[in-house]
Amino acid sequence: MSPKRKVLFIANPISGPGAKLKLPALITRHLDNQRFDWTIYKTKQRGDATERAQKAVQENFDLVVAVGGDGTINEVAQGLIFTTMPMGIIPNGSGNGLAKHLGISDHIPTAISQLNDSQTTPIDTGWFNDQLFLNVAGIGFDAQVAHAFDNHDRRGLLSYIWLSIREYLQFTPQATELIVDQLKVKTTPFIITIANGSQYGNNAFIAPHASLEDGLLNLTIVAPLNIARCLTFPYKLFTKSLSNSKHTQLMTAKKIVIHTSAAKAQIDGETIAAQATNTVEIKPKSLLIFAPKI
Ligand SMILES: Nc1ncnc2c1ncn2[C@@H]1O[C@H](COP(=O)(O)OP(=O)(O)OP(=O)(O)O)[C@@H](O)[C@H]1O
Repeated sequence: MSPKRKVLFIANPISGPGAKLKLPALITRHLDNQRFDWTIYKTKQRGDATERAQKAVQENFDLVVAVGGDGTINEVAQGLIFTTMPMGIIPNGSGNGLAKHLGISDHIPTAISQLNDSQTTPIDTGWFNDQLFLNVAGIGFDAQVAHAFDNHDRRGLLSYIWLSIREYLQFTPQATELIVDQLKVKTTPFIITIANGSQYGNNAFIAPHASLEDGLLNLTIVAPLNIARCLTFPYKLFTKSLSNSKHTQLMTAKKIVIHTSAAKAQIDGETIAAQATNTVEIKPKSLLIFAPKI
């Protein structure tokens, strides 16, 4: 029999919309204990997950599993990027966009059992002004909603819907110029999203054709919404049909430069400051992911 794989779970104890996770009991029950030896580390503060993941690379673990929302997954990935240590994911956030793209269940016991039958695959990573994103970065309305969400005390899909309506009423589009590889694009958009994965989370497909393995960024530019399009845009987003919208431009590129007066951006759902000039790049196959077959 081959030796057991040593797994470190890095879990954010404050993430997730619901009741606190009973992780040890769930892992004991659903992970194949004949094949995996495991230990759990609970993060103590922001940034902690990156440090713990970096240390795990020096120790004799075979796999690190991030347990939390997209913020925690991003932090664990920062510690593992460009190494040979694969990252598994147990999604416990509000949107779980990357996990959904990878076919990892939102149901935590199922996501743990999926580890028994996963494989290691290299994926691309996105970089927004040298900050790592795995799933989606954006400027415009999505950054405004991410900022409102950061300052909101409730998590979950309903909070997203409520904040989206509230922020829509206050949103002002900003003039923006992009250089998409060599092509210049001028726009005053509702949303500019630069995607590596295909969805924000909750099956909201902002970049319906995005692949994590194609070495390309997927750019989605959504024009400002009038009242009628407030209904058709979410419909197209959730039915993966944004490519049928004449108000939405979809492009791919290796490098995108964004000149904007917007103050905020979001990367993997966390708000950061946008600069006057922002450079977004892709690093092909730079992170090993342990996930169900994609
Ligand atoms: N022990 C901790 N105390 C406070 N904050 C923490 C702790 N551990 C991690 N964090 C921070 O919590 C933030 C939110 O984490 P995460 O995105 O995983 O959960 P979430 O906000 O519930 O998920 P989602 O954004 O999908 O709703 C991250 O920025 C992370 O750095």
